[in-house]
Amino acid sequence: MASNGEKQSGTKPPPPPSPLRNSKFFQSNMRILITGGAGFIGSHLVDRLMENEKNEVIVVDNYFTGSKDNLRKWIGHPRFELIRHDVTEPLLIEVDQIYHLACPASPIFYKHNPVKTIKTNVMGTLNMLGLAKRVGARILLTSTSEVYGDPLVHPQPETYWGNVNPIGVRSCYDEGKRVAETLMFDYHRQHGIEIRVARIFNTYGPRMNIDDGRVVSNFIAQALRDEPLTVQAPGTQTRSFCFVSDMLINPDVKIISVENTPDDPRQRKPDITSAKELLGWEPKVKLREGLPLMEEDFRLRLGVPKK
Ligand SMILES: NC(=O)c1ccc[n+]([C@@H]2O[C@H](COP(=O)([O-])OP(=O)(O)OC[C@H]3O[C@@H](n4cnc5c(N)ncnc54)[C@H](O)[C@@H]3O)[C@@H](O)[C@H]2O)c1
Ligand SMILES: O=c1ccn([C@@H]2O[C@H](COP(=O)(O)OP(=O)(O)O[C@H]3OC[C@@H](O)[C@H](O)[C@H]3O)[C@@H](O)[C@H]2O)c(=O)[nH]1
Repeated sequence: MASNGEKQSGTKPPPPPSPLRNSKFFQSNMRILITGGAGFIGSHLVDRLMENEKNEVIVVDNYFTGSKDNLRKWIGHPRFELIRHDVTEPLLIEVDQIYHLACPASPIFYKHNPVKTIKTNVMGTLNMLGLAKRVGARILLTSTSEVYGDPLVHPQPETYWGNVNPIGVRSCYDEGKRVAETLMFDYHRQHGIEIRVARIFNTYGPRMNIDDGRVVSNFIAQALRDEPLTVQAPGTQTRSFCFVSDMLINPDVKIISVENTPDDPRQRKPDITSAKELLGWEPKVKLREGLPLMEEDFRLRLGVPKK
């Protein structure tokens, strides 16, 4: 009888969820997908979500910049699954929430294969939105301060549209993330998908790839390896943290000026008024507290004891 109905209407209704699935909903379990979960931020997010015993966490990652090592404490856990998968390919999986992080974040990595970076941002986000639409999942995109490009407004509020070079060497990431944001909002407007977009600013901490290439990890690793600190010219650029000379690893450390790449934002600082008012969010860990934690983690991994 159902098949007759299908033929007449031409559309096939989705199958009902399995009884087991229904019972899981009843217990308010959440099955959560994290793309890029083997990376720096993703693996910290996994730790956080796994703390709730009602969550099942599924990580998909192609290990371009991430590593299984970041997730070693969860491998084999009954509420955890790890899948090698590239988000530029479609993924069919039943989940309730999606945290879409997959994308290299460090400029040296995202510039390494710019076409792949764009594909990851555009096709990867399309695939994840398609999945969210199909299964009715809420989806969060980790966007970036780089959507503001080299900003002309300081500090940057969410309403600022940015100053981005569309054809430069950073565009694969900046414009890729801008398209990813557009896709998120279009899927929301057109298909009613529940979305979240977080524009993250330069984030540092333990477990960051030692050779990630970003300024905080570079300076800590260089100082621990007794190498000069590479300050990319002109050296007056700002980010939303203080300059790393605050760090007291080796007071005699040498500082050298090295060439920079084009379009490096000169000044960047978020206006967090809305985040404070709407989400009650503001950063708690001061750079002076955070850097020693990262130093400790890098010392352990590089085998450099404290003098
Ligand atoms: N760390 C920051 O300062 C920062 C700032 C702004 C935005 N973000 C965003 O947050 C997210 C995570 O950043 P992170 O610092 O943890 O970077 P990361 O490089 O440590 O993690 C990215 C993860 O995505 C995976 N990945 C990359 N391309 C993939 C693909 N095509 N398919 C599947 N997996 C893929 C990598 O292997 C890695 O595990 C990224 O989307 C990044 O753009 C980070
Ligand atoms: O060894 C280094 C590395 C970097 N730098 C400088 O430090 C500044 C910060 O550069 P980073 O490589 O840490 O990264 P950026 O802040 O430009 O962007 C990065 O972090 C913020 C996120 O929004 C982006 O996802 C990510 O690309 C730049 O001005 C860069 O020129 C150095 O002086 N020396």
